[in-house]
Amino acid sequence: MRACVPASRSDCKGKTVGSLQLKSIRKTYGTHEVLKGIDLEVKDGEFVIFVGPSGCGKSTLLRSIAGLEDVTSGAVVINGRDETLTPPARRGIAMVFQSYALYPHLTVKDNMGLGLKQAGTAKDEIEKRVSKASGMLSLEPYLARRPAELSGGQRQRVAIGRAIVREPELFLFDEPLSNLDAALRVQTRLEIARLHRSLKATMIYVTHDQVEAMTLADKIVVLNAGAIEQIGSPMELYNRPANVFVAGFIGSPQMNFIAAEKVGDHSAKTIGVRPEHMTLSREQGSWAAKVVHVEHLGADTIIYLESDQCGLLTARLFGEHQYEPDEIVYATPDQARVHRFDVDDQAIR
Ligand SMILES: Nc1ncnc2c1ncn2[C@@H]1O[C@H](COP(=O)(O)OP(=O)(O)OP(=O)(O)O)[C@@H](O)[C@H]1O
Repeated sequence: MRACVPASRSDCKGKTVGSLQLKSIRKTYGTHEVLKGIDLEVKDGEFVIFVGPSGCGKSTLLRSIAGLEDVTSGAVVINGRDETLTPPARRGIAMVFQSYALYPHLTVKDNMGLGLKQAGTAKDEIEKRVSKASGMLSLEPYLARRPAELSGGQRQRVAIGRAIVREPELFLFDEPLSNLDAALRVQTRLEIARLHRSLKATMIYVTHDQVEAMTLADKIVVLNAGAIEQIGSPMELYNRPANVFVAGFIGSPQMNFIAAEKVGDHSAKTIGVRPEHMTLSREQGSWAAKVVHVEHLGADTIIYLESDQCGLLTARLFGEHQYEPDEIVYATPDQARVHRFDVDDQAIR
């Protein structure tokens, strides 16, 4: 019996495999160190999302995985192969950009098949893969159209289809939904989730959108100033943030931070309470505060408060609540869900 040697893009059962290891990735532009030694392990089939404030290095990291940026030092290992010096086209990755990057003079069908054609794939194989991907993305009615004749959402589906037909080891997405309007973002987000389930492919995705990160990711990587603050599942990051940065970054509205000594807690520097873990009462409670502003969102009410003891506070109450600006209320945190942080801003467990 012949030993099974995995081909570049498939394991022995013919399934595309896609693990990734980043080893001490550093990237500098001149004297500016944009990535400060990133170590990351992505398993086959995982959906990993990079989040972080603008300029923290998310796109640079994604582009370094793709080979569109040369790293200053460190290694990019795909399926056990060191691909640090491999040109982008030979890394076994496909990238979907915010700007779609479609060829305007080609039809949808030709846009989707172009990469395969350039790689010398047989015509009937291209037909087969384009037909399968267009079926998955409901693009069959548009195959003869050019990009200018499509909506933004349809163009992004073509860009995703172009990635699918290549059967890459890794799918990389750079803010793919940010040019779409709110309703289309939700619809396309659901499609990407469904695709991930059916393809069981490894996907790495950059976004600014917390809802995208929380709903799509198996694993979120929180970046800050070129370094990883925490890696975890969405609920781990929400329930057990490692530090003040992650606690403040994940969750909307943002977690309330209160100087611990102001509320009589001398074993922590800061305490954190998520707005949804606070109750309000007109009669009694932990912290007196004045209502500053009320936002009625339909399902929720967001109430902004000013407290002499705690500073600015935000409460998020389920349903509709009639509080008026300038009235005095009492805010009470759910003690079981209070987060505590030490002098180095690290979570106290
Ligand atoms: N070609 C370049 N030359 C010099 N500096 C660059 C270059 N590309 C990116 N940078 C800098 O590297 C840093 C990280 O940029 P990057 O685009 O990776 O951030 P980001 O987290 O993706 O930001 P955003 O969320 O705003 O897209 C920024 O300070 C940026 O100005």
